[in-house]
Amino acid sequence: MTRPLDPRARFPDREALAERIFSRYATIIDDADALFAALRRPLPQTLWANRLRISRERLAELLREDGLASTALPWWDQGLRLDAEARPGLHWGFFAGLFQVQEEVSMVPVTCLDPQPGDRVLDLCAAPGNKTAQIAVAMANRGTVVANDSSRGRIPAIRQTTKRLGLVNVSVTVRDGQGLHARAGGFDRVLVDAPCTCEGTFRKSRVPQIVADDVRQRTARIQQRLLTRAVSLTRPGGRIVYSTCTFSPEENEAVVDAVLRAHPGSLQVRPIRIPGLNHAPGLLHWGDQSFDPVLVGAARIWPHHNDSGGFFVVVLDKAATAPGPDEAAAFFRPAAAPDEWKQPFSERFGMSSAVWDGLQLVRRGGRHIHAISSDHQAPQAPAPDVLGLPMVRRKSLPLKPTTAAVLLLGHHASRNVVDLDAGQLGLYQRRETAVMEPDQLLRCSGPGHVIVRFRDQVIGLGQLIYDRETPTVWLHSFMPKAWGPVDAGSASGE
Ligand SMILES: C[S@@+](CC[C@H](N)C(=O)[O-])C[C@H]1O[C@@H](n2cnc3c(N)ncnc32)[C@H](O)[C@@H]1O
Repeated sequence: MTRPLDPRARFPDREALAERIFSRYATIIDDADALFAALRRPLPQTLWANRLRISRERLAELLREDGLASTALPWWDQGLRLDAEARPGLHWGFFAGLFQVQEEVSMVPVTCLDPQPGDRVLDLCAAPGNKTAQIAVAMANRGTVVANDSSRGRIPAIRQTTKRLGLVNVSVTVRDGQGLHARAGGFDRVLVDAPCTCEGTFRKSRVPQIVADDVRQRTARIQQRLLTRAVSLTRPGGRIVYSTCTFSPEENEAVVDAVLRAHPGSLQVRPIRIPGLNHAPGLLHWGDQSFDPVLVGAARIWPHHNDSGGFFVVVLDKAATAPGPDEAAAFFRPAAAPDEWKQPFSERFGMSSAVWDGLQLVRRGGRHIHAISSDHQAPQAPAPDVLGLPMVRRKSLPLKPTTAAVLLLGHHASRNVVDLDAGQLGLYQRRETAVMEPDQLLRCSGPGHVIVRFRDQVIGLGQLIYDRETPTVWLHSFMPKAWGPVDAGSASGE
């Protein structure tokens, strides 16, 4: 689970590139020596515990038993930091949805958004869904997270994440966020994790780019329109968080300053203070431009502050007296699916009807019956492309639960559960067949689907096949093909 990761070895000219990129910010960097020292170091790996499934402490123990030492992030009680060489995206716990791999500094905006169970939250630029997942877990899998992105090609990444982590309070829309319909709105909280020039990802970027001025200006115009839209979609008294993974003041303070000017008296900057997280204040000047002094409450996080990547974050509280969205929100009403779709969970796995508390089963065409939190309010326009989690394949006999369903509910099973040893885990992950020992079958009632566990954690679905002649019992693996390992060295700030 390790491989060499030394950007200096692969890119000997990185030092010169860093000089060129960061010389632009010479007047606003608080400690240039510390910054360049951080840029030379490989980036630590970070992840957060999916507390719907496991505590940070138990997760750290499981990782340690597999040789992955971690330390707790000082500023967020779900986060863990690992060595730069660690590859947690290849660990079995990742596929079991016990954690999400995410850059430390990218975890900050959702901490500032502070979503609450039952809220209605919009993630305006959501793909690949790291912050969507953070929001959904913070909301205890209740309420509404609308994960929107303009890029259809990036939606599958959101779906894989929600399925692995078992998030039933997320619906996905595909729209240009600059023009999202007013009737979608009335959100309690909106995150604008805007497309940007990504200078903050220097440490993990394979080929860092020098940003042309016209690109910076064009990006800033889109960002301003996205933030303006977010303000109008937020209910009076709600909260907006604007973030980028770039240092450019044109894309950060200047964007927020313009939006503040356009909404006099409607928005208040809430100063960011997170104990244990270091950052610089927002800028009040850049070149010949001056910004609203309230922007001192924004956070500029440089790589040397917390040994991370770079980010800009600002929190805007919308006044209770400010105007809301132009039109009343209209909600999507999915068709309810009959209870017979719950049958494989009760009959084969002995789950009680209580496991469905807080969930509704819905159908919308497609191959699956989906589950969504019962208080979910997806917008009618744009209608969601994806609603909650796929639970059961509609045209399978016997009815086949999905891996997402098994990861979500499997810990409630009282029968047809098998526990694997380490050798069998490897076979299961490679989608190969394993021989079961008699003592592994004590809770099984015969051939058919089984919930597969490793070290007391549900890892997926399998099928028992009985060969009466030999006699042998085989476990056939249903590990999803699409669940490839995460390349934690990818180049975005997500
Ligand atoms: C920085 S990434 C978001 C990362 C994401 N929040 C996460 O944490 O995983 C910016 C995203 O904005 C999307 N995007 C770009 N222009 C957009 C627009 N006009 N409306 C909505 N999304 C847009 C991109 O497709 C990209 O997925």
